[in-house]
Amino acid sequence: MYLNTCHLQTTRFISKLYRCYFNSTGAGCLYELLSALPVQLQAHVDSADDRSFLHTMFGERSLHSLVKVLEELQGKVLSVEVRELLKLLSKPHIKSLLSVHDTVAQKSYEPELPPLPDDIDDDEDSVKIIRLVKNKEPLGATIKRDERTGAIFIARIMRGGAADRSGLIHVGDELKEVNGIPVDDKRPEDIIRILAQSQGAITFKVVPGILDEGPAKEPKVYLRALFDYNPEEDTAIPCKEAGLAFRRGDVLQVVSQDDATWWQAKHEGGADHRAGLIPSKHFQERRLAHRRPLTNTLPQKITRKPSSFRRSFRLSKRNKKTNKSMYECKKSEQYDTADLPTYEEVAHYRKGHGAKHRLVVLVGPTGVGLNELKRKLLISDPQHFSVTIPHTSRGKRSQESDGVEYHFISKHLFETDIHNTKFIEHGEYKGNYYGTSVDSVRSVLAKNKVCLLDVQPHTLKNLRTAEFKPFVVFVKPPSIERLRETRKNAKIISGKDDKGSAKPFTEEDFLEMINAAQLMENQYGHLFEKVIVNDDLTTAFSELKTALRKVETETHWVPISWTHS
Ligand SMILES: Nc1ncnc2c1ncn2[C@@H]1O[C@H](COP(=O)(O)OP(=O)(O)OP(=O)(O)O)[C@@H](O)[C@H]1O
Repeated sequence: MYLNTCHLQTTRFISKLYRCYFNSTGAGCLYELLSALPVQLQAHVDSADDRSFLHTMFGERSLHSLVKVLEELQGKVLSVEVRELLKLLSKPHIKSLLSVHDTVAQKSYEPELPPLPDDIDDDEDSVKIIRLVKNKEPLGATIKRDERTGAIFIARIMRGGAADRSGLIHVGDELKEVNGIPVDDKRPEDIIRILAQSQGAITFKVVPGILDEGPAKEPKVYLRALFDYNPEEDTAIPCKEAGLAFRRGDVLQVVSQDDATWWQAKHEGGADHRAGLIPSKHFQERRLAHRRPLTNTLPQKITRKPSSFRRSFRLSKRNKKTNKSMYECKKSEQYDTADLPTYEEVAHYRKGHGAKHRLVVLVGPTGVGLNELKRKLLISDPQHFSVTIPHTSRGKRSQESDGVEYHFISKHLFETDIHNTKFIEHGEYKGNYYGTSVDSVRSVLAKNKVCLLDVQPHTLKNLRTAEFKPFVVFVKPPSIERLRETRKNAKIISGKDDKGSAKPFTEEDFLEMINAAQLMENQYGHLFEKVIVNDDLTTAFSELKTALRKVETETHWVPISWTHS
């Protein structure tokens, strides 16, 4: 009754307003009408509520503004735009459209909720009944059992999951029933089974927890995963379905670190907005430390005598005859165990104008072709690429110049520099020291050139600084069949025979190259930003060149500490 009366009066009012305007019955007519209307309607309205409704409605600022606009227009010469607007508004299809809008706007489209169950215990004053419609998507919540009381609690809500989106279930809520089945005598596994078997609407009875999570903010923490992870194979994860699988090198956005053991994360740039569980850094480190003795049973050394501490030196030499390649690496940590690889926080980086180039570091087993690839890069653009000049303590030969083939320094000074960690790598050959100094890299970068360096993989961790921002390329051998085919005419320089001349590759060299590559990848793979298989040389070279161009021109992820300098 109330609605009908009101609707009728309002309609009459609007039509009077309309007529009043179009008939131009005189200025002030509309305001007059508006203020008189509540009094006129008084007789038809019984309750105080209705009266106050009318006052509010006719006192509406928007209505007054409309009236004001109409008043303004009244009596004035109508502009072309106003005339056009009026013409448009009086068209039948616009009128129909407005009428459809009004009809639709009056309807309620809220879902019709089922009636609450009758059997709610009055004593349970804070019980909440939640009804969720479940499709194939998992619920996105994990539960835990309080060992002392046996109560089942919501342990975590996965960000972006069905439960999170509903906004109805919270961490700390105590679960009492699922679809009318009491859960307090059940194990979490049994409850998960009930949930997994339920399709369509699921009713939960929960006692809201007192924990207040606060507004869900999405922290912007990006991590590069340094290991492969498959929740299906993880016996420790509380719920395998809630886990997020990833590969070494993937960038993950961590959205919650609330739990010390299980973080929530999603793939950066991925289409799935739902977060999954990943082991926290601390937890993964603990697990890795625990497993470490197992990895130590793997062969830790190459069987051949160490020979490969050489390449950056060799290429720097101009004179082929003086080519030394058999420097022995002083350190025995060639295949030491790298730091426990879990995650590394990363940020976007793009080389700015005038900023120094990232140091390009090539890593690979002996004979794989690092030298060949460097040589091709240098030839392709000598103004852009360069290599370091090594230091040596051996005496200068007549055809050599200081600072060209080598920086010649005394044995004593070399030892002092070793002591002061001025070398990236150093070694000894026939009683003389050879080494690549940190300053020699700096001097190439200072000339605004790309410095190409190849090192033993254990050196990488010392080079990973904001100053050098190394771009590490791992050059890998192809299959043994392809090695046999492609290296028919190749010579292994670091495997010189007794007379000092390079010799053809043997079957043993190929096997050793493949094994060494495998070991390097297992232990240092998390430090490689690019992996190139040196099968066909031209293809490998063009892949390398493309990768280097991208590094210079595109935005990519680097450890966050490199972006703070
Ligand atoms: N893709 C390829 N196909 C055929 N031959 C190749 C290829 N890559 C490299 N070689 C040849 O293999 C030999 C060894 O290459 P290179 O000297 O560049 O290896 P390296 O990785 O620098 O090894 P070292 O540990 O001896 O310094 C050279 O004769 C080179 O020309």
